[in-house]
Amino acid sequence: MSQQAAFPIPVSVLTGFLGAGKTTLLNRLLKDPELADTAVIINEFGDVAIDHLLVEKASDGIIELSDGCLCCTVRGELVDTLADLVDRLQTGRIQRLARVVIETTGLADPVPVLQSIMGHPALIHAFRLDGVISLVDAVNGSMTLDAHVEAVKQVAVADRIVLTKSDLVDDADWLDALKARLTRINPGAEIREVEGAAVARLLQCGLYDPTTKTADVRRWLGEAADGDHHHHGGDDHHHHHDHAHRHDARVGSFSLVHAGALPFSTVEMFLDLLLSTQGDKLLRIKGIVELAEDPLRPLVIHGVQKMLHPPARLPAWPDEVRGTRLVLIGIDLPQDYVERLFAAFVNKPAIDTPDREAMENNPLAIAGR
Ligand SMILES: Nc1nc2c(ncn2[C@@H]2O[C@H](COP(=O)(O)OP(=O)(O)OP(=O)(O)O)[C@@H](O)[C@H]2O)c(=O)[nH]1
Repeated sequence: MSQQAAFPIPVSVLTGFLGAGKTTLLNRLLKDPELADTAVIINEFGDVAIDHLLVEKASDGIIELSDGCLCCTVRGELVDTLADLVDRLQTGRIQRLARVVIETTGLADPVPVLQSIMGHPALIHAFRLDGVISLVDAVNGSMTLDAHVEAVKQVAVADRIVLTKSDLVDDADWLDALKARLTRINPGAEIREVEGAAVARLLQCGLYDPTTKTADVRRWLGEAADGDHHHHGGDDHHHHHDHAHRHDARVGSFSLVHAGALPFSTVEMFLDLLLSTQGDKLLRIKGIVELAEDPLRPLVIHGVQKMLHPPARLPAWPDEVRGTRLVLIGIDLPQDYVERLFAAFVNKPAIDTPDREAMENNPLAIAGR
């Protein structure tokens, strides 16, 4: 067993539509000494031109590069590849693995990829989803968003949006309009330009800041850019009457906030009901909870559709703000229903909350249904 195997290993998911510049970025990534001990998994179908990345080809599908990076192309199950990486670490065939970067195929809906990382029992303790980075082509991005709802989803689930090819755009208004549109789709994600940015920095967009080893909750929840998520996307956009942007209007983000501590059972029941009734429409949920049982160590909530990461705890509050803040990103997610559901749970003392079994067995008992 390698002493360097610090589980859970952070996983970054790199998405972006066809030609957005994913391979170009991966090429830079594999040359960056800061990103040694990174495994790159290219989750593509068909032929992928990664040969130019490769230094040394191994017989078993995973290619070990001279600087310690690993590279492989997955045509089958992504989870098998991830499980294989764990196995290699545990048997000492890989000495170190600091990070995994998964490039998703350009046409794909990234949500199933995220789910397969979070939802697989064998992987759940070995890996944690660190961040989703979505590349958007500054030249074609707007047209791609009009044409493909998958591209809108890729933007919506991102922790960070990286603009590529802005060097090819002279028109500052064009760039500003694209940025404004991306912000409407996903107000919480920071937008950066790929040009001139250090690749390692571009990847670092999860909860934990690897340099300080502390949690950057504000950035993670998108509060640095905009503290108020109410009514972004969705309704905001309706009055534009822009049919070309019809996909954008389905995607929206909002926050649920509660001051004061909540019993764990309340949080659990709320999340159970939220995921069972709205899981398909919930692209991501991220948040932090003040627990009545242990108010000094905030609970971290992180989920994709019906899947939640195993609950993690922070050792302390990162700043003076306490209470519960959940950020939800959804597609056709009924904000009003979710807000009422949340209110129904948090505004009652735990003792009064209905018996969970009774609520699950009786859909009529669910507020707003
Ligand atoms: N000028 C410019 N060209 C770029 C930039 N990023 C990528 N390109 C070019 O855009 C083309 C597509 O880039 P790739 O990196 O292959 O894109 P991809 O997202 O991997 O594409 P698929 O694998 O087809 O999904 C290539 O010709 C790149 O050289 C950029 O920031 N500026």
